[in-house]
Amino acid sequence: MGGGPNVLEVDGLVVTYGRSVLALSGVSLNVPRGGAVALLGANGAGKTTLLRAVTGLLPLYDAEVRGGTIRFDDRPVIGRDASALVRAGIAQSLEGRRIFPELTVEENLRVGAFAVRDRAAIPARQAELLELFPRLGERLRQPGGLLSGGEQQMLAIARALMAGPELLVLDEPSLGLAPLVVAEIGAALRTVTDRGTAVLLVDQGTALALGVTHDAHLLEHGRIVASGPTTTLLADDRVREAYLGTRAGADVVAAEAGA
Ligand SMILES: Nc1ncnc2c1ncn2[C@@H]1O[C@H](COP(=O)(O)OP(=O)(O)OP(=O)(O)O)[C@@H](O)[C@H]1O
Repeated sequence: MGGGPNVLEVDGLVVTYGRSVLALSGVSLNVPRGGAVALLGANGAGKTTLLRAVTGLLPLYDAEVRGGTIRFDDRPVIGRDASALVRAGIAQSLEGRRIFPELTVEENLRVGAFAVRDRAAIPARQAELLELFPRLGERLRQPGGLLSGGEQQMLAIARALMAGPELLVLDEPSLGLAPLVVAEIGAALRTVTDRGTAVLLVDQGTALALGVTHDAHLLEHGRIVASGPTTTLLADDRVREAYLGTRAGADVVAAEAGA
């Protein structure tokens, strides 16, 4: 493990798709060790692209880094593939709820531990995650495809955590889920950060960003246009307009911040 204050440092990142579509043009941000940071922005702002860059997935999308650096644990990220980055300590749940529907819940969890060198530690880690997500414990022997949408999202997050990461990267974990389920996921993620795992979160809903992260950045057309404490940023008029689009959205933020 490196010794700096940040587990992740992104500096001046430029990314294009198909050599010409500029998706990120000079993005810089840090995630402190054990910290939790949200990336906000409208559709197409570049949030998913940044997460793909951090997790080594750009080549799958015919995208490439044209400038800047990413460092994880004080080591370069660019050029390392996704599984090497999982082994290094970056776990991700990016593609919605892509669990394996025919595999049981337990088998799905074991898949997440593919890169764990200390195999003897896996049962204890699984037990810890089942405490964090008790609903999964009740369904351990059932196929993942039979779980509800919220339970599948919990399984996707738990599977990523089986790798014992230093950084957990999440794309839209609350998408399409009921507020109560989102609250459950938020509580689990707070425990995760309390135990020292850093989180980089993209989410269109405000509840998880407010409940889990301390700092946030607003992306617009591939650039960061505002940064600050999540509560401050989500109370900002410009952010409301860019991110939520409506006055009604601002009222939602106010209600969630006060809750
Ligand atoms: N596979 C791809 N091929 C070409 N262009 C892409 C691809 N994926 C994303 N882009 C482009 O890159 C830019 C940033 O997209 P990205 O998906 O990162 O934004 P986002 O903020 O995550 O938005 P959303 O919430 O809609 O996913 C957009 O202009 C988008 O059209």
